[in-house]
Amino acid sequence: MSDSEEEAQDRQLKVVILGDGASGKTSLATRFAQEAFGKQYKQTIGLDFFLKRLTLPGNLNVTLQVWDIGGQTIGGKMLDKYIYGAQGVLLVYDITNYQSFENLEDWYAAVKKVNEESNQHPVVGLVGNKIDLEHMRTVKADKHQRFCHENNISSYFVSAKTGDSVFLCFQRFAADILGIKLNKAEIEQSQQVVKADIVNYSQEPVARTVNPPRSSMCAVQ
Ligand SMILES: Nc1nc2c(ncn2[C@@H]2O[C@H](COP(=O)(O)OP(=O)(O)OP(=O)(O)O)[C@@H](O)[C@H]2O)c(=O)[nH]1
Repeated sequence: MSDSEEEAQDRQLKVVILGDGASGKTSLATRFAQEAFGKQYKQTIGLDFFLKRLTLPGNLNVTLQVWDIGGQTIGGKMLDKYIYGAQGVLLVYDITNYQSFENLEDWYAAVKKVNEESNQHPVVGLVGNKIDLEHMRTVKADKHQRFCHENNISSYFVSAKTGDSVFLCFQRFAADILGIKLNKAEIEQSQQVVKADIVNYSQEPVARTVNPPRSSMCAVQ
């Protein structure tokens, strides 16, 4: 076989997503792998798998094997086995749920325990999800940044609902694992346009005598 420059390289990476129940792990994986989102909460029992291919600079094809671990597995016997062999671990919390951020200490402790026992060192990232609910945020961004600095891990803010920064998060994370630096153009290309919901106020049961009528027009860029 020739060493043609066009010959693509293939890599497979195991990425494990951990965090409390309802923080949005399944939604994140589904948004990334299937470009879909479901509003209905369906608890993950055990775990789910997703596969997604992406191409990194240098014609590098990467298949991400995403392990979406159910939030109820914390403290269970199987968690160590799920984490074992991961090249990357994403710790996910919900920015509107302070407890989900605090509990990351426990999830991270489980990761460190497996690392010590197996002498492996996966790349770890912190993901603040649900940034579409910024107005309900209870975890300040500087708390998030402090966690990243103290543990020397990478930082992401995403919305699985709107898709905001989701692809970029996985792309940057895969690049991080492989020691590849993305340039500005590559990052910008991965930032999708976020679609906003158009709210039809005319269907809202508002007391017109108290509140002035509101416009149903909305500019979406
Ligand atoms: N507004 C908003 N809701 C979200 C977002 N991501 C997930 N949700 C909602 O949060 C709920 C929980 O999401 P899941 O993805 O099922 O959470 P999970 O972390 O996989 O939960 P477990 O399976 O119990 O571990 C669902 O109702 C989702 O629709 C987001 O970015 N924004």
